[in-house]
Amino acid sequence: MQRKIGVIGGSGVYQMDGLEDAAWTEVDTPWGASSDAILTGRLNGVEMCFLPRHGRGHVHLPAAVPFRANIDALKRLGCTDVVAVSAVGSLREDFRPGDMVVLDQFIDRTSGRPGSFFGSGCVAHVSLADPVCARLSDHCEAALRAAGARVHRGGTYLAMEGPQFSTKAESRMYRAWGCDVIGMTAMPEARLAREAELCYASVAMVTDYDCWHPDHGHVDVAQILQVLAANAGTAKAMITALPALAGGGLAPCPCGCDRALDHAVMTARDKRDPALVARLDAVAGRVLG
Ligand SMILES: CSC[C@H]1O[C@H](OP(=O)(O)O)[C@H](O)[C@@H]1O
Ligand SMILES: Nc1ncnc2[nH]cnc12
Repeated sequence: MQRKIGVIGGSGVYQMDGLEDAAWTEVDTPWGASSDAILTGRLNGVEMCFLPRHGRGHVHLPAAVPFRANIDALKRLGCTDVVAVSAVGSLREDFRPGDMVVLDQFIDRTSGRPGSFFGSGCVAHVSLADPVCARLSDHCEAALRAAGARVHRGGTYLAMEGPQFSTKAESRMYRAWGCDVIGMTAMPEARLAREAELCYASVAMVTDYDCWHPDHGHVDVAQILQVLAANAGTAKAMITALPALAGGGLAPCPCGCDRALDHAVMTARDKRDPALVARLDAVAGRVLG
């Protein structure tokens, strides 16, 4: 058995080129429809799945992205690894527009988004202390460096609710909290990927300085699109390099991502809600089955 790599494309990344036997596939999930159909195929001999987070044509607001359906669908298609690509604002001087950040921490300021696959009738608590897979992040870093990108390894992402951008007071507060970048979508995506026992890495492209920087104008969509267009090749080159780096055999994940549920489920077998357990077939069937 080989690894299968999922890619979630963020703002500006709605397509994946170069797949052999490429086909857009609709996946039924117990959590509703995913953001769009999923593009499946092979790249350099490795099975890949690509899902545009906001849908082709950018139709979903950040808060309305069907995060559970997206993660379930990728797991259901057999992905072992998921690389998420996002556009972010920078909260520090030395993270410049066009730079790439291989994230390692998140602070969640979103509200009201369904944030777990589990619930009454099947309660589970996974660790999020290290919310990304270090091995997959290594591969992303190597792929970005090979593509000639300016790369920062490690960074804390502030997930805001949006869709409006931040006020200056919020932006300054997030800087004081030690956050490095800001966006609207990495949460609850990262939480759900952990519950689904996926190796998950999060790669952010800096598009702006949000609104805190005295020497730069306030962020707007035109500026973000311009930076995304100018640097589109970087994300594409990273994705193209991933199969050779991350597409090996199915050895256990050294970080334990693939065993996240080993000691997580609290609800006694005889108290579990059969309907919820059935919905969890793809995500948690390994431990509930
Ligand atoms: C394009 S402006 C803000 C929008 O871009 C980011 O999306 P993604 O994380 O999917 O790349 C940000 O989170 C907002 O959703
Ligand atoms: N400044 C910003 N705030 C929130 N999301 C973003 N995505 C890109 N830039 C952003």
